[in-house]
Amino acid sequence: MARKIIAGNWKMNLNLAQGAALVKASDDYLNANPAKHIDVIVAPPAHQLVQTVKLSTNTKLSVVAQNMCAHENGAYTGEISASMLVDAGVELVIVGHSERREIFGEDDALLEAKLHKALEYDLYPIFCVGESLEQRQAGIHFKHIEKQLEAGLKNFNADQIPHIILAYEPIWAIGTGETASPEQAQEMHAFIRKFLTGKFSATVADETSILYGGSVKPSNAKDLFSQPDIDGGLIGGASIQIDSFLELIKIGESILR
Ligand SMILES: O=C(CO)COP(=O)(O)O
Repeated sequence: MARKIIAGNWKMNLNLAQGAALVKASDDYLNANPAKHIDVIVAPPAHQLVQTVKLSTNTKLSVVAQNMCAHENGAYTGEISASMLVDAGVELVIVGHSERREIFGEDDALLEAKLHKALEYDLYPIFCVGESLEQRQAGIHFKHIEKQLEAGLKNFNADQIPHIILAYEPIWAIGTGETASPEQAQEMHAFIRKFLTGKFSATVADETSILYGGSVKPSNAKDLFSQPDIDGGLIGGASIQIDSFLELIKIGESILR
């Protein structure tokens, strides 16, 4: 059975005080309302990683980095390595977010290298895939997702795959207020699970978490999280406000199984 997850990607938002308030509120909430069914994870900007790890006392609350260098160490100004993330107490890392792919030009080969580096250091990657609006309108969205998955996962063996959390984030639904309908999201999640079954096994497909991301908010989370192949959410905008993030944790805990 795949882990069920509510993940907040803060992107380049929140200062130290705002980040501390948000993680403290999440931690207090989980201490007062122990989660039985879900794990909660937050992805602060790099300068807040250490503080966020220290403030996360609840065992169900983990910290995820937003990015990581594929190289071991050395002359890579501005980068942070897998061993540095481990050193900071971070447990997971986002790899292949569409903003990294599009704005920073990260390609399939680089992302594959990052995935391997993360696993080498026992970091759980959250590997993001997603199609553009043009690709969806052209009817090539399934092909595109398959291509991204194939490129990232082709050199892993079946035992490793459940350590990789997948996130389907259609680019047209990110930060636009336009969410994929529960049916559209479910259709793609089922496709991804079928891909995992075909390439690895039914057990691997069953054990691998597939999160949905793209304008998830309290008002649509219930319908999305009720879909059989959606194991939780990777949430941007609604994760940086205390009230809505706590509400999303509450909805996730009540629905995700
Ligand atoms: O990119 C996302 C999470 O990684 C989704 O962002 P929004 O929830 O703001 O659409």
